[in-house]
Amino acid sequence: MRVKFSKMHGLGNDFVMLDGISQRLKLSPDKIRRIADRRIGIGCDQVLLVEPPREPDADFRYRIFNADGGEVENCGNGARCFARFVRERRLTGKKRLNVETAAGMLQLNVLENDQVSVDMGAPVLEPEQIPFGADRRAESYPLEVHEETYTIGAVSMGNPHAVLLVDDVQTAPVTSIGPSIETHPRFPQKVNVGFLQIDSRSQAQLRVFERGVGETLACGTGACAAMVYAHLRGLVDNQVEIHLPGGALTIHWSGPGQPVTMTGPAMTVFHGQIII
Ligand SMILES: N[C@@H](CCC[C@H](N)C(=O)O)C(=O)O
Repeated sequence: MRVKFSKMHGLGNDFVMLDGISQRLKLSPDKIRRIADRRIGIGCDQVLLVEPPREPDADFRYRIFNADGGEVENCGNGARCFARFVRERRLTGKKRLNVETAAGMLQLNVLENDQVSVDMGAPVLEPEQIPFGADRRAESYPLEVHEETYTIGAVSMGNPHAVLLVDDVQTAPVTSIGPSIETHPRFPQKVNVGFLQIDSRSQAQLRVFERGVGETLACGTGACAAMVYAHLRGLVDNQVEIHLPGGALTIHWSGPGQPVTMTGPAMTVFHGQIII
C-alpha cells in the first residue's frame, strides 16, 4: 500500500499526518510502529489519521496513535497540526473547526502566524474517570514508586496525566521514574507523566514522559493538565505560559467546570509517500 503523508510538528512533538478521506487506508498497530520508527520508517511521536466525521456537528474525525501502535484519546499538539493539515490539503477552507476525537469534540480556531487555539474541554478530576486508583478525589495523592513516596496530581484531559511539582525541571527524574509511573498499577490505562517547575504565577517549565512514546519535546494535553494541577493548588493565575523543551504554549483555565484553552504553533516539515 502506497500512502501519502505530511510530516508536521507542534513544538517538536512530531507527527505523521494521514488523510484517510481521499485515500483508503488499512492501519494496524504493526504498520503504525513501522511508520513511527525513526530508523526504518518516517519517524514520529504520534501518527494522526483524519477521517470523515460521524457526528452531525463535526467537520472531521481525528484519530491518534502513539509510536508504540496504541490508539489513544487525545493529543493537544496534534490537534493544532490537524487544523493546519486539513486546510493545507484543501479538505476545508474553514478557520473554525469542530473535530471529533475519542475524548469528545474539540473546537479549533486557526489564527495568524501559524498559531492555532484549541478549546480542549473541561478537565476530569474524578479518579474513576481518569482512571486512577484512589478512594476519593483529592488535590494531590501520594504515589509509591521504588519504595519512595511522590506527591502527584491526577488529571484527565481526555487522556490520563500525572503531574509532579519539581524544583528544577532540568534535573527532574523524567527518564528514571517516568517509565515506572507510566506503568504504575494505580493507572490501569497507563499515564503520561509531567514534571512541572513553577517560576511565577504566569510562567512555568514542563517536561513530559509520554505514555507509549517516552520523553517528547512537548505535550499539549500535558501542559493543560499541568496548568489544571497548578491552578487547583493556587500556584498560578488563569493564564500561564508553559515552556517545554520544544517551545512555549499559552494555557488558559479559569477553574473547575471550565474548559482549558491551549494556544501554540503548528508546523509542516515535508510531504511524502511511503509504502507500508
Ligand atoms: N503529545 C500529545 C499527547 C499524545 C498522546 C499521549 N502520549 C497519550 O498516550 O495519552 C499532546 O500533545 O497532547
